[in-house]
Amino acid sequence: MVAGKTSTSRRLARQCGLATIDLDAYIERRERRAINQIFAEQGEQAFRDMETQVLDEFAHKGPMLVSCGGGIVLREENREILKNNGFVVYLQVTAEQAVERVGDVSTRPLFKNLETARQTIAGRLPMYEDVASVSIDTVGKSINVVAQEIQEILEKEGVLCLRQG
Ligand SMILES: Nc1ncnc2c1ncn2[C@@H]1O[C@H](COP(=O)(O)OP(=O)(O)O)[C@@H](O)[C@H]1O
Ligand SMILES: O=C(O)C1=C[C@@H](OP(=O)(O)O)[C@@H](O)[C@H](O)C1
Ligand SMILES: [Mg+2]
Repeated sequence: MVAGKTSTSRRLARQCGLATIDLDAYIERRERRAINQIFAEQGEQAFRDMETQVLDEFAHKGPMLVSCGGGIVLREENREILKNNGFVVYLQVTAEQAVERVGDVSTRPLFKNLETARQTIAGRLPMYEDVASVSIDTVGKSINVVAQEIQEILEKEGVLCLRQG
């Protein structure tokens, strides 16, 4: 949450000319309601079911940049989909930096305060480490800098090959 996944993938897609999808935005469009509304009306598990379904859908759609919600790693099924189908970039953030960035918390049903952010990050860490092909520390870096760093890694790893000139 608030690591910059949505904004950084948008930037990276633009600078590299990649197809991209943000799973949360896709769910919101499909459901015609906001994530916090889905949580309020049907609960977290209903949202998690939708999340697994759209992850599976896009995992098999050919090469594209998929931006996930931070809770995607909670289900083992999702972790297997990620590991088997993707090159996974884990954007690391501290709770302190997340609180500084967060802005309007009403759109983020699970974001409460510094202490819960700390607990969430610590609790999920082993799951992020399990799925990550590469980890990038985003603290103190702008969206542009993080996007550039990801591009360089993807090129180095042979995941992305951009034509010169
Ligand atoms: N590297 C960054 N530096 C400063 N602000 C950032 C950075 N990445 C994201 N933000 C800001 O933090 C907020 C959350 O970003 P977002 O892309 O929605 O994160 P996520 O999808 O991981 O929850 C947005 O207001 C965004 O502009
Ligand atoms: O961490 C989480 O459990 C969640 C993160 C959100 O996405 P971002 O990580 O893009 O904020 C969104 O999927 C939902 O509110 C649940
Ligand atoms: Mg997001």
